[in-house]
Amino acid sequence: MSIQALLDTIAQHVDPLLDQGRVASYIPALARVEPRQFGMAFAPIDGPIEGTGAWRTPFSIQSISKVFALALVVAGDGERLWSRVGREPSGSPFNSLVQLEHERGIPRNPFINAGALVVMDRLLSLAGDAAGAVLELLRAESGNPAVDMDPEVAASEAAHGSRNAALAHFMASFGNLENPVETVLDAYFRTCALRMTCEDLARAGLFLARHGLRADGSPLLTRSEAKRIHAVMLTCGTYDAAGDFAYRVGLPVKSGVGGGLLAVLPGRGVLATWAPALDPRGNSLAGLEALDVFTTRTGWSIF
Ligand SMILES: NC(=O)CC[C@H](N)C(=O)O
Repeated sequence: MSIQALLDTIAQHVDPLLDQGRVASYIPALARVEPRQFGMAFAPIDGPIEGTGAWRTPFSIQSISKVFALALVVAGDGERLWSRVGREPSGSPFNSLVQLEHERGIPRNPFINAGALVVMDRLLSLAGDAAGAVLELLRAESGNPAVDMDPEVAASEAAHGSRNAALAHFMASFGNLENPVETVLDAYFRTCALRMTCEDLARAGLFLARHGLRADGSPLLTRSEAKRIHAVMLTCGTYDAAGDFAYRVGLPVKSGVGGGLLAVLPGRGVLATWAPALDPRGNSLAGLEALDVFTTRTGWSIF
């Protein structure tokens, strides 16, 4: 079966799941998204991208942006980040506060919100405009200069951001932020508010599948740094569901509460899915099923 036919089959297969789960409701701009939508794209490292369904519809990428921010900090700083952020799965929800107190302000990994705040903090020190640096990377790698932030989502994130503000203040109290809390939160909220399509996202992730090489052939990451980011995605990219994703999909994946998933097939390509209804752990329900079917049918997993 061709990849295009497989993608179309998957879109039909997941259709009944689109009524299950719930769209994120913590901000109005996400709460009003129509749940019956599904898109999926596959970008191979050496051929044309293919997609199905709503693969060209922009959505809020939310925490998927955390992979790109992490890549920029690893590119700039190498191993230094790991004295301020762990790299173990958290086994708790993405916005949990409790672990932080036990672990004295050192977040368990860079993909839970606390860890991503530390990554943004470091990117502010390295790049000045951290959200702008992530946006620039996404535009360059996707080849789409129209990729942008949704100002309504950014404002809503800030207006409903008490939990993230609590995480940031708590870490600041342990001396784990270099920049003012408000500056870090602003960069974090704007990065969560990036809007992209499955097509943009799959292309933008290709530097990971190319073991660190950017679209123009220049290195962003070394091969070993790319491997390490894949490892952190596999173990932490979907929060307390990382075990289930590894079991069912067998690829490094990063999720966002906008319903997107980015999955890397190292050396082969990138899959992006979007289905806004989430399971109770905040990951796209139909997206997980779609990735499961794709890797099961093709046999393309890292295992
Ligand atoms: N998992 C996510 O996508 C969470 C992002 C969301 N904006 C938050 O900070 O809570």
